[in-house]
Amino acid sequence: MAERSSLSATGLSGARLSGAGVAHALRLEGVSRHFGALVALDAVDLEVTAGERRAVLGSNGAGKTTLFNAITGDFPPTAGRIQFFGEDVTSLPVHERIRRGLRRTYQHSLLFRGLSVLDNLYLAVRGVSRGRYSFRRPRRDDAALRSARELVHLVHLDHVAGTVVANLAYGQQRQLEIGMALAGAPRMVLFDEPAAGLSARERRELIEILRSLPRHIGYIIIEHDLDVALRVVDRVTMMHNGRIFKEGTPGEIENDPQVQQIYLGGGHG
Ligand SMILES: Nc1ncnc2c1ncn2[C@@H]1O[C@H](COP(=O)(O)OP(=O)(O)OP(=O)(O)O)[C@@H](O)[C@H]1O
Repeated sequence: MAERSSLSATGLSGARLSGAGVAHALRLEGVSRHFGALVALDAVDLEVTAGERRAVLGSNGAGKTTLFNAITGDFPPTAGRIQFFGEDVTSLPVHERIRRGLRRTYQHSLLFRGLSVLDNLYLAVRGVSRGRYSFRRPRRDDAALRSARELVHLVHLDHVAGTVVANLAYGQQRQLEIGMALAGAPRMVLFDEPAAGLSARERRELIEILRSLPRHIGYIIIEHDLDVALRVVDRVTMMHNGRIFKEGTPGEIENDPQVQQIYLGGGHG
């Protein structure tokens, strides 16, 4: 798996990180999001370094997805500031954040069900490159097609590259969603509950895929399954009632009584 880091055609080589000269990939200062009277995010401060792998955990309604929406711009914050690699992106639209190397997956699928695995990834690569959404037939040496093939490999779908999405197992569809988010040299990816609905075997595969991603791509993962989350990250951020109340290594978090009470008592079994 080591050689997955030499993904030059995919643009996953890490070159975009060098020279950035910023300590933090992501910095949130006092970020809040209100929905009417409801405070879904309450003055959140968060710093994630380049290449870091972070889990955001918390019970239902803690504000995790709202945090993702604020970072990506799907639902901009009502207060506070967000910097991405040193640049203030607080009021940038979603596509401008994508252009700067931020990606996400959603809890619901955004795949083209009538197309093959390779075609989905090809369109994802084309979608984030200059000639957006051209439906001309690719030549065999097309760089985007090469990138798509690398992504197929990265998410362990080589054996079903030609299979139409509708005929994939559920877990394979989730793997493909990860591949879609990795198209076009991301610097940070937000994974929203990638293990939801997976079997035990599919979860093991997911852990392997996440652990073997190129190290320079940082990610933040929301995941209710602690067995997955704590195995694929460097640090963990705990949320409750729209606030961050604890941060630590997976080991520290796993053994923390307050975490056990709030998180495991939150009904996620
Ligand atoms: N679009 C919205 N309109 C109104 N309220 C919302 C909206 N999105 C989220 N909320 C509310 O904000 C709070 C935080 O929700 P959020 O989805 O961020 O929590 P979460 O930690 O992701 O929960 P879960 O684990 O269930 O996905 C909840 O009370 C939720 O009902």
